[in-house]
Amino acid sequence: MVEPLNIALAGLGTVGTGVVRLIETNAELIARRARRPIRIAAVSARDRTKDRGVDLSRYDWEDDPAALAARSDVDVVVEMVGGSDGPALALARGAIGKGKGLVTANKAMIAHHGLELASAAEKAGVALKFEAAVAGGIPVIKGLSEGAAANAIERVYGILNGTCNYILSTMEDTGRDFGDVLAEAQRMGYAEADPTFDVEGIDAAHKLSILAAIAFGSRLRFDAVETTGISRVKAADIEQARSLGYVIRLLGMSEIDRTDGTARLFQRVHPHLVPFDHPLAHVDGATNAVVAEGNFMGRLLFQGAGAGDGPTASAVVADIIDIARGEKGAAFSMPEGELEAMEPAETGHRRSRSYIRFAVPDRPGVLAEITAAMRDAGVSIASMIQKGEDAQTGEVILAMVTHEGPESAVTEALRILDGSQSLAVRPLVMQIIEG
Ligand SMILES: NC(=O)C1=CN([C@@H]2O[C@H](COP(=O)(O)OP(=O)(O)OC[C@H]3O[C@@H](n4cnc5c(N)ncnc54)[C@H](O)[C@@H]3O)[C@@H](O)[C@H]2O)C=CC1
Ligand SMILES: N[C@@H](CC=O)C(=O)O
Ligand code: NA
Repeated sequence: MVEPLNIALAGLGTVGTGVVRLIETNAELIARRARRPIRIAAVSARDRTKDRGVDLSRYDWEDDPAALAARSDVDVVVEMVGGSDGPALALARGAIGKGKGLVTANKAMIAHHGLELASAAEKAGVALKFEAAVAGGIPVIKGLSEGAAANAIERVYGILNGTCNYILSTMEDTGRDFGDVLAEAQRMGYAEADPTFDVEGIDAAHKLSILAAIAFGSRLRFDAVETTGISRVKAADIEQARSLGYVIRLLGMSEIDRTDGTARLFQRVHPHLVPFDHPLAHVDGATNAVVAEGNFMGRLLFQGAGAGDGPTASAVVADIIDIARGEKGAAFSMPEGELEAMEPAETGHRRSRSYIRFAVPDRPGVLAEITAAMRDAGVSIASMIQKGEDAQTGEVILAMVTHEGPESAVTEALRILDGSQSLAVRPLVMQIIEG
């Protein structure tokens, strides 16, 4: 008789109930693939009485998630509570400290404490796995750390937040309002408990920092991700972008910058203009897509559901199956102590074409002032669109696309314009990704 792998589940929300449902539905198939049954020994969440649409009566209940780590009948703790610190971190440290494997969907915790947890797991000789934490159901961590293991990865980028992608692509298709679409994404279970993590790009930054560490073998640096979200993107930007041949997508982008001869880590989350014929332009809804470029494999594109109960549960259970098979692996694809410390890259020298949107009062001289600032900063304008007056604010939306040039020149032009009476609101800059 093969011994089951005994697991404990902390957190029974979107992801946790998805995991219960998946383990129950595919129990037989999972046992064959894992070469032993997976048995849920105990569960924990905030509210025992809540109807979650799954029968939890056959599992032991713990009010305090930390108690799961102390149970002698548990081999692996699965953390699906969320939050970078608090009960999730206490549970993760407790589980590893007690010699149990840890599976987590929690990118915030891994982005902040992943190195500490990886080191503790190595010392304890247990597995630490977090496939669900990056791009939900897409096996991108496995893809990079196993499938692409032989390559020097040069660049990794993509759509890493399902909520933002759902908002942008729905606004694009329907013209609906930002707040209204965000509420819908929350109802569908895509958004974080605090949706500002989604819309301000923080969630994508968590994921990007994890991906970069795995892709480049660099020490994880969440603090060094330049982060801008989508809260300032207006329906008018989506319209202007469309008329210029682009869609707007929130992209995370990371590469090794060797401009000054030293390897430095470039990490940025920012809304971008993506040309219609680029593969990322067709990634809609809560779908994520990650592109990785390696020196022998070329370009790989991973695409699939980045959020939601089923896909995220699929990634969590895949990690559990790995552990049941005895595969420990290294959390960041190599031992924590061997990850290379890299300083953040300077970004001003990066060359790109930019979209710049101004909201300006409709009066003479405004355009001249803006173009003079561009000229003085050395920014060359490729095209410009002026949209009629906004009925509510009386402002005119002026959108420009620049020729390729250093990002520092655009920053300088906006510095010259800073405080000008001609600018009703701070201009919005988005880089254009090339095909
Ligand atoms: N929803 C999604 O599509 C995805 C979520 N994730 C991550 O998975 C984790 C869980 O996310 P969701 O299931 O969406 O969250 P949720 O809010 O639906 O569920 C959280 C669960 O944790 C429990 N919980 C929260 N605070 C607690 C506390 N102090 N003590 C005990 N239990 C507590 C709640 O009762 C609830 O059962 C988060 O780290 C999230 O970032 C990762 C990928 C996708
Ligand atoms: N809130 C996240 C959930 C998955 O990681 C998202 O919207 O992508
Ligand atoms: Na994943």
